[in-house]
Amino acid sequence: MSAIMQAQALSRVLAGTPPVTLVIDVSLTIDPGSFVAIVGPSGCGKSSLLYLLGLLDRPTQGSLLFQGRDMNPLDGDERALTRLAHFGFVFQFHFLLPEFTALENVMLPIRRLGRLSQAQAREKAQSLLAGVGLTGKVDKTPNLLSGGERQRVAIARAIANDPVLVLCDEPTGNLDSQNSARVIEMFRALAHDQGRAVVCVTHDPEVAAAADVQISMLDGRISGTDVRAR
Ligand SMILES: Nc1ncnc2c1ncn2[C@@H]1O[C@H](COP(=O)(O)OP(=O)(O)OP(=O)(O)O)[C@@H](O)[C@H]1O
Repeated sequence: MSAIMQAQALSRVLAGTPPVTLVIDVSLTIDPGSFVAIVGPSGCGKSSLLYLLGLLDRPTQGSLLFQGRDMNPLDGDERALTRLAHFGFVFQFHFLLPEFTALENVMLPIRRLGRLSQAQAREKAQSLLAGVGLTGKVDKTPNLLSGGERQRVAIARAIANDPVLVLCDEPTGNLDSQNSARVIEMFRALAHDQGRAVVCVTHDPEVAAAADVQISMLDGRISGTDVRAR
């Protein structure tokens, strides 16, 4: 089984006087089928690390291999295409486009990648929304959906292009316990049943407890890695 992502001595320092160190010397491996939680106190660098892993930011030192390929030499367009084709993102805020229906929101990344026709994209988006229990809500705009429903649309959108890696930042932060449990179950299924890797930055103990691997951070570094039996 080859790793999806390998970070080797990754650091991110913001230039300035004084410089601000966000991430220091982080090495980790993310395997297919694993559900990883990144935990630690506020300000320890969790989101900064997630942005590096998601190619939303560039390291100042170290390397990042995605499916064995060094990501450092890629230009902005190549990084954007890698994100679109291979990664899915779920944030605390859903970032759905308000003027579009749930179905249209899920169709957007599929159409942007350009591998499916409009009709195929529609069919796929319908099936993804059915998979997250929203069959009857596909034509609703986000303002007509509950918080939990919006986050489920965001998850359907995140997996629209069949990403091998799903990166989440506080995905349950705005949800009640019932909706959180549902979202956690979806992430487990994405990892364990579908073989994707799911990486969640979280303060939610339920998300951390559900993960197979818990990576703890402190002051920009990894302070511990806890691997649990499934
Ligand atoms: N652009 C920036 N300029 C200056 N400081 C920054 C910048 N981005 C992040 N930081 C600082 O870097 C540190 C790490 O931030 P980061 O958001 O990664 O932490 P976090 O562990 O995700 O925190 P939280 O759990 O509160 O979301 C924090 O002290 C933050 O204030």
